[in-house]
Amino acid sequence: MPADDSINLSKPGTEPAAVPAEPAAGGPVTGKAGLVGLAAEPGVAKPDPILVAHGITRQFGGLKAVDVAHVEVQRGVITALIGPNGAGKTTFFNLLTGFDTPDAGDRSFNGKSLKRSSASRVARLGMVRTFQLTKVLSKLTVMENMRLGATGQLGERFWAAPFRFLWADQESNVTARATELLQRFKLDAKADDFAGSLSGGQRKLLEMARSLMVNPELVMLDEPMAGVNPALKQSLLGHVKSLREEGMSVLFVEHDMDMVRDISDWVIVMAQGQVIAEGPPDSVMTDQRVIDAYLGAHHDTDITELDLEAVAAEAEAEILSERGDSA
Ligand SMILES: Nc1ncnc2c1ncn2[C@@H]1O[C@H](COP(=O)(O)OP(=O)(O)OP(=O)(O)O)[C@@H](O)[C@H]1O
Repeated sequence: MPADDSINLSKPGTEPAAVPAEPAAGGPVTGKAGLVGLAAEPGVAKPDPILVAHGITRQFGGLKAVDVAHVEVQRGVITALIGPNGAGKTTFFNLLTGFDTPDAGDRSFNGKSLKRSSASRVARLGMVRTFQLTKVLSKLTVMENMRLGATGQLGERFWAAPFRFLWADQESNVTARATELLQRFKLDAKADDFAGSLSGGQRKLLEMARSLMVNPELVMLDEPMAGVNPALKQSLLGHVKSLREEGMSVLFVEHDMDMVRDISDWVIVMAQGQVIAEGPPDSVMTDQRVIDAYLGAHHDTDITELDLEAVAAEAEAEILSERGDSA
């Protein structure tokens, strides 16, 4: 690794966070074992981080959408990124994967700085994010979507990537990989169908399958359960778990708390652009800061403060008026 490409993104006063390419025997504790006994506090250092973000900010006009002081993602585990609407999760995802540029700060992947890295370079290094099926991608077949995944160029830069002619050489490899993945995700029978004809759950499977075309080390899933019917949820959960079993790291944004509780090894919580809590799912979900953040974002009225007598009187009046015998 070139010397100028490695950075120390650790918090002041702590050990360097950069990850050696090949940990020596007795080196960092990878996977779930490395999370055991960690302090559940924002920015806590992980023993074997695959991804480190430090001092990342992104401002839109007067709004600081992202202001993350320090966060690390442990290798080989499933990490959930949760938070109320508008917390900055998607913006942070875009900043991590090179689809947006931070105003300040840096992130490192496998110890390599991603400063000035394009989304395609980030994907080539092994970090990919899923994309929802846009209108354009819906008009392509399932197999065509898979082939596009091989370029690591999906997203805003998709049409700016005139790489079609380069694919000829690799065509058979790409097709073989796509066919294998479509079989694994049980979408092979749909290979020639338009992606737009797939159900919500099948689209999510396609998004996941497409991201695996580049053999990533870290897969970032954007709301994998959104619009998925209960029958397919279990299948999707199984697929996400199998990524971890194959040694990949998974970071996902999700509003479905059942899924978060079910499959995450670690949860990072954002609110108003900042990481306000992190830890194992059970402890995070009972953390008062997290409850306050969600209540603050979703509810104008605290239900415990309602005047129950007044509500009961109002309900009675409504029932009486419907019966036409209001007093
Ligand atoms: N391109 C943009 N221009 C202006 N404001 C933006 C832009 N992108 C995001 N924002 C604002 O930044 C804040 C964070 O948005 P973001 O979409 O990252 O939140 P989120 O946590 O992903 O929300 P959700 O869970 O609803 O998807 C919001 O207030 C949003 O309106």
